[in-house]
Parts: sequence; structure tokens; C-alpha cells
Amino acid sequence: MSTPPVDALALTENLELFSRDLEANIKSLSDDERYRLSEAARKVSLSTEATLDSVHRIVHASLQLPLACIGVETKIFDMLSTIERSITIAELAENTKVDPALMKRLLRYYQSFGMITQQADDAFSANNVTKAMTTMAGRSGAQIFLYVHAPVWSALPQFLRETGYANPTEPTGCPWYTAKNTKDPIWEWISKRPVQLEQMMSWMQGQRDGLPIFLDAIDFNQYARGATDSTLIFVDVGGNRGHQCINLKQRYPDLPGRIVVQDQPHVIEEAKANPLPGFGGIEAQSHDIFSPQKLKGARVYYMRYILHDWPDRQCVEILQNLRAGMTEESTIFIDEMVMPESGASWRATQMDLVMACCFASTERSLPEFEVLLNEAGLKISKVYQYTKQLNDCIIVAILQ
Ligand SMILES: C[S@@+](CC[C@H](N)C(=O)[O-])C[C@H]1O[C@@H](n2cnc3c(N)ncnc32)[C@H](O)[C@@H]1O
Repeated sequence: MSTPPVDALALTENLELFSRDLEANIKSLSDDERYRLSEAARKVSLSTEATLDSVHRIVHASLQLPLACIGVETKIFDMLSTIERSITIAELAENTKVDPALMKRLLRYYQSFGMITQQADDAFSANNVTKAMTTMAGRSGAQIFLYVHAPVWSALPQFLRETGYANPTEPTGCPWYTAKNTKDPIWEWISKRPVQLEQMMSWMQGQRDGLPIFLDAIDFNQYARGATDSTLIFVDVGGNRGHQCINLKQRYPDLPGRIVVQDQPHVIEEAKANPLPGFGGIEAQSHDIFSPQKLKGARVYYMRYILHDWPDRQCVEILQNLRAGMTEESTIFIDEMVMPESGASWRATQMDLVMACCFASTERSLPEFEVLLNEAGLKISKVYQYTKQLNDCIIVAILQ
């Protein structure tokens, strides 16, 4: 069935009208409506590009990350975001100690990519993108991805050429090792570098801010029935700073039982030394996911974004080790994006290829998770989807 023709001129005029008071117009939208508009506009924008516009956009894409990093490091984005009026080139240059002539060029670039708003010839202000780059994820992400990851992505074509375009599935068979000229896997490499460790931990903590979390889809009370203060209620395996434990505690302040975050020793040390607000009452424990789970009979073992870091064989090992701690009352929550067969989102597909580059691992579909769980003697009892954007799901797994 053909769809009725759309008046492209009227659509363009409406968009231009919408752009005149962007902030107010966007405020009137729900999250779902905003996402729908953003995706539709993005598709139209890409498909209406002239041929060489597409080429220029793609071949210069790698300029955007270093430029974003400069905006973060000079605090241009911070300054624009904290001052509630437009700012001149001279003001920005003086406060950030950037040469005014260079500042003019940077601002010209940022406005052309929508990273800031130009109000007049010499008047600039923050917009949603500027503000995004001042968040914890924006600041830490610009640095960790530019300095640590980007050289690895650039090494992917050569790596694939040399390996005959085989899908990377061996833990040490990915461009991470050649690009970094190291034998250390990424987590070990980061653990030896305090600056990058801090950036990575901040990225982990902030990367999903603004999206729903698993507790938006699950009534956790059902997992606490009959629990007492000594019941192990929630063990966040590979939980980094314990941010998900804090979320659970804040949503369910009266939940009985123990809440524990487990991670590598240096991560736990850092989580204890610089605890996040709300960390009180949460236990922090070193634990290697490649050894049998030492906390037995927890109601919920929770793992967010752990399996996507590992190839299949290691995932089965991780799950088998978790299984060793389980009783009939235990469940595992696997909190990961589940890849659909078609129409995967851009945020999901880029994450998938970052996993290939750095870990020889992958984002998985539900049947792929099923195979891993089956091999580890587990089965899926339920799946809760909690984001549309990434198809983030909680896969609830129990003993077979
Ligand atoms: C992708 S991050 C996810 C962190 C956290 N679950 C989240 O969703 O924000 C992976 C985590 O696995 C931890 N990790 C890596 N290797 C580990 C190991 N052998 N034992 C325990 N934790 C490990 C890392 O330190 C990191 O915190």
C-alpha cells in the first residue's frame, strides 16, 4: 500500500518554525515523542544529503571527537553552560586562556555541528549538546574514547584484512593488542593507569544517565519475600562503583537483607576510598568472575554489561561460576541490550563494534543468550524490556 505524498515544503517550514523556539517546543514533548522526532529527523537528514555531503560527513567524522575533547578540556562547554546569557569570543577566550583567533575557529566549528548555538556574529550560547558534554559521561567519555579507544578503532581495518575478515571471537584476537602494543587485556591495562581508571569508572557510572533503569520494569519486592536482614538480597557482580546497588537502595529504602557490590580488587578499593553518595550500608567485595561465586544463595545475582565484554566461551565460564553460588531461590538478572534481527539502533550497533575492537566480544540477540545460558545449565524464565532506544532488557535466568 503506498503512503500519501507528503508536502515536503510544508514539512520544512514546520521544522523551521519548530527550530525558532527549540527549547520551549522540545519541553512540550514526552520522552517518547522527542525520541520519535529525533529519529525521524535524523533519517530524513541522512537521506536528503547530497552525495558528496555524505562523503565529507563520513570521512571527517573522526574530527568530531578530538574537537569535543578540546571543548571539554578548555572548559568552553562548561562556561557556555553555566552562564545563562550569550557570551562573546573575547570573554570565552579570556576565561579559557585560548587564543582569541583560535577560539573563533573552534566556535565556528561547534556551531556548524550543532554543538553550541550562535545567536549573532559575536554571541554564543549553550544548547542541549553543549550541556550533554558537561555531564559526567560527556567529560569522561570524550577523554577515554579519544585517548584510549579511538586508536583501537582505527586499527580495525588492518586487523580484519590480516585475519581474513574473520569475526573476532578469541579474547586476545582483536585490534586492542596491536593498536596498544600491549599484552594486557583492556581491564588490566586500565587498572595500571589511575587517570584512565578514574575516567573509565566515571564513564561506567554516567553513560546511561537519562534512560530508564531495570527497576523501572521490575517490582523488586517479589524477590524479597520472607527476607530477613541476613538474607543476601542483591549481589551486583562486576558492579564497579556500586551505582546500581545505590539505585536499588534508594528505590526500596525498607528492603531487608544484604546488598553487595563485587568487582576487581583495584575497583573495589577505589569504590571504598571515594564512595558515591548513598553508598552507606552497601557491602563491597573483591571477586573474580572467573572463580566460583563465593556468596551463596543470593536472591538476585545482577550483572550489567558484563557478558558483552567477553567472547562466548568466557561468558559460559562466568555463568557457570555464578551458578555455583545459586540455590533454588536464586535468580540471575542479566542486564544487557538485546540485539533485534532488524532495525538495531545506532547506539547499539556502535557499542557492538567497540566490543569487537577491544574485547573480541559482541552484543547478543536473545537466541544467542539462550545458547550461553543453556551451556551453563541455566534457562530463561522471563525477559523484561526497559528501554526502546537500546532494547535494554533484564533476562531473568534460573537453574535448569
Ligand atoms: C562494562 S563494565 C560494567 C560495570 C557495571 N556493571 C555497569 O553496568 O556500570 C565491566 C565491569 O566488569 C569488571 N570486571 C572486569 N573483569 C573482571 C573480573 N575478572 N572480575 C570481576 N569484575 C571484572 C570491570 O572492573 C567493570 O567494572
